[in-house]
Amino acid sequence: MASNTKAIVAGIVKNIQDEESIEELELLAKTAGAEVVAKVVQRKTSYDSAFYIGKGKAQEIAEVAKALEANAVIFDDDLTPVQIRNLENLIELQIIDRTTLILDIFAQRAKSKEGKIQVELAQLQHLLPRLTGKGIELSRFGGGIGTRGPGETKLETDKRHIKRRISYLKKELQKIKDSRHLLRSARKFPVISLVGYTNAGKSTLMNALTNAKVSSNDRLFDTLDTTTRLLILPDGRKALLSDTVGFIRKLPHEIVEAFKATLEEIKEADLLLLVADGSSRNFEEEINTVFKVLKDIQADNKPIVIAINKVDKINSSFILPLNSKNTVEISALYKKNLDELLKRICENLSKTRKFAEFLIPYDKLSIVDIIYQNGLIFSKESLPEGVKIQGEIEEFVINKYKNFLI
Ligand SMILES: Nc1nc2c(ncn2[C@@H]2O[C@H](COP(=O)(O)OP(=O)(O)OP(=O)(O)O)[C@@H](O)[C@H]2O)c(=O)[nH]1
Ligand SMILES: [Mg+2]
Repeated sequence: MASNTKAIVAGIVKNIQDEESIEELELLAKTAGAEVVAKVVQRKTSYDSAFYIGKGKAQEIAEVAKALEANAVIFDDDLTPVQIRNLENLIELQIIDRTTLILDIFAQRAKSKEGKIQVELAQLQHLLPRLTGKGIELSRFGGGIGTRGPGETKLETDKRHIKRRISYLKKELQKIKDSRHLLRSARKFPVISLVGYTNAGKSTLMNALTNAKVSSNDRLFDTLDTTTRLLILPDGRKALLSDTVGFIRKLPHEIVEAFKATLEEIKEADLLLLVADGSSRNFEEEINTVFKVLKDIQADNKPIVIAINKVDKINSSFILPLNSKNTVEISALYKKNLDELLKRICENLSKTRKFAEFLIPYDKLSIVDIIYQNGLIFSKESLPEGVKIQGEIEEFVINKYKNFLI
């Protein structure tokens, strides 16, 4: 559908990062299916409260749009309801902001029930405060970016209906979350979460390490739903490796809010495997974005291993700005240096082991197996009340069975 969208991308440039951000916006627009016919930037130190860009610049966009027969203008930041109304009146085309565009891509990608609910919730929460009194007549645009809901549904634009729908979707998400919580508490192995900027190579690495056969593609936000696979580490330990949605700069709070359940999994991981595209011109900005998001979701205090990916594309004279003992240069695509990466994962994951002493009753003997699988056992003794085990045990197992600690 959006193949009929001819878009102009526009934004304000205050510094080099903004320039990169607008380039990325262009890529996002293409990813959503639009044809980008022009790029308009304004060098300015502040945003205009009425038009976001200056009014003169907005007029210029209107003229360019007419000449190039564009039918939408996509802005690099989120717009206030006032800015949207003013821009719509002046330019007389569909006005799309950065979050609407990202969510449109998400809407096309969402496959799981949870993914679809999360996307629709984020879309509605973004749309609601931006509906003008008359309601945005989305239909006049004949579909296209910002009008798609997940699973081919059309976004509803009636305020009352939207509010009802939002509370319904929140309840549905809660239900899924509750059932997953049960699942998670039943897990036997430590969890490693792949995190990173979109298109860094997380899914490719997941496939290389586990034969997961998840989709990997050279496009932004290819992965939306979380996939988890068993990973066998070189020391024989087992862990669960989990691939999830990528991050992007200016990640809007509606998305963070709606994807809380997904992001919470990252928060509960035992180790983060951060994948960064070492061949990206924006390497530093991207890695900073990832750290910022991790901080926002309070997942920045975990053991972390950083995989600098796509080294096959890097000129060998290039010196990476990151160098620490937790950093490994790899190529997920050509399976280069993955042994070293796994070794690092092992070292850092074992930091989560602590000394513990359990007394497991005889009717709960399956727990003894789980403890064996997740620790280094020093002694095991059969007592009248149960089996006494001592050892260096994974922290998540200790927390899970703390009722049986001595
Ligand atoms: N040259 C090279 N390309 C790679 C490497 N790893 C991944 N790629 C390519 O990078 C692109 C993105 O890879 P994905 O694995 O889909 O990236 P992702 O991080 O899962 O991306 P999203 O799910 O969109 O957030 C694909 O075209 C991969 O083939 C690598 O080591 N070297
Ligand atoms: Mg992916």
